[in-house]
Amino acid sequence: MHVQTLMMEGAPAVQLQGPTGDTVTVLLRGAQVISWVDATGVERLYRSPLSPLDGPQPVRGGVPVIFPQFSGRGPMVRHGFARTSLWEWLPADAAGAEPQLVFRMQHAAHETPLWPHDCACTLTVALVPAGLRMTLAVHNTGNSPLSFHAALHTYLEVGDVARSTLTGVLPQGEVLSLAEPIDHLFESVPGPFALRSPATALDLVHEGFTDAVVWNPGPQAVIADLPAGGYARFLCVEAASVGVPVQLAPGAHWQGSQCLFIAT
Ligand SMILES: O=P(O)(O)OC[C@H]1O[C@@H](O)[C@H](O)[C@@H](O)[C@@H]1O
Repeated sequence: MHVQTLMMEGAPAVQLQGPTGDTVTVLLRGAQVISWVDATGVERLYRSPLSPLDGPQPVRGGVPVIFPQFSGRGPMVRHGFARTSLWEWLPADAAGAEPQLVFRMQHAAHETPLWPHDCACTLTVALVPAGLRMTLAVHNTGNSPLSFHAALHTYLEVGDVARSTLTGVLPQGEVLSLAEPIDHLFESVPGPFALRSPATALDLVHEGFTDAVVWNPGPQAVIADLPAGGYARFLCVEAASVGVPVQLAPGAHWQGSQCLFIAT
């Protein structure tokens, strides 16, 4: 087990190596998991080579934390402020059976006039046997109720999205083909989901989150920080609470997690 801080292309990051040699790397900006390399040395997350890690734009790849607003569903900056905020790395158990890293972001009401709430968020990133678990927790530290969307916007490396399938988001075990572009919120889907693609086989399990967003822009979309053909390499399967925003009374806590398990 090994933890180190590092500069990754000019961006401060923390890297954790697990007992089997698997490694996860997290940027302090956004507490964004930017790499998850499994025990055989295979990178499981996609990251665009055209997206700088040192800001100021959101990083396209890994696992951006979406909070407190999903996409353009509200008056705030797209996908909320968490993904571009600086998070603090907290001491945590990096030596147990499930070594982990913990990051915290505190938000004060005056910082965001469009979302004037006090809250504290933590993201816990754990290397579990043949998997990665990410847990987002929100504590309402203010005196008024708050309402938010949250998602873990996971960019999975698939090799060729058109030859990928996802089971578990459609009813009755129907298999979702990813041969066409997709941007869809699947509401109230308990999972698990099975992703099968030329580059990966993953089982995705979520708790606390109610929904899943599946996104791939397809070949026609022009996205400045994505190279030509880049769309084919990834599929976003996002554990999300979007359809019905989470409501938190003063002092209350919420948490949602997403686990990525390597299927054998
Ligand atoms: O370009 P952004 O802000 O990172 O968003 C990427 C995509 O994120 C997805 O979650 C949304 O459903 C898409 O509509 C959006 O295009």
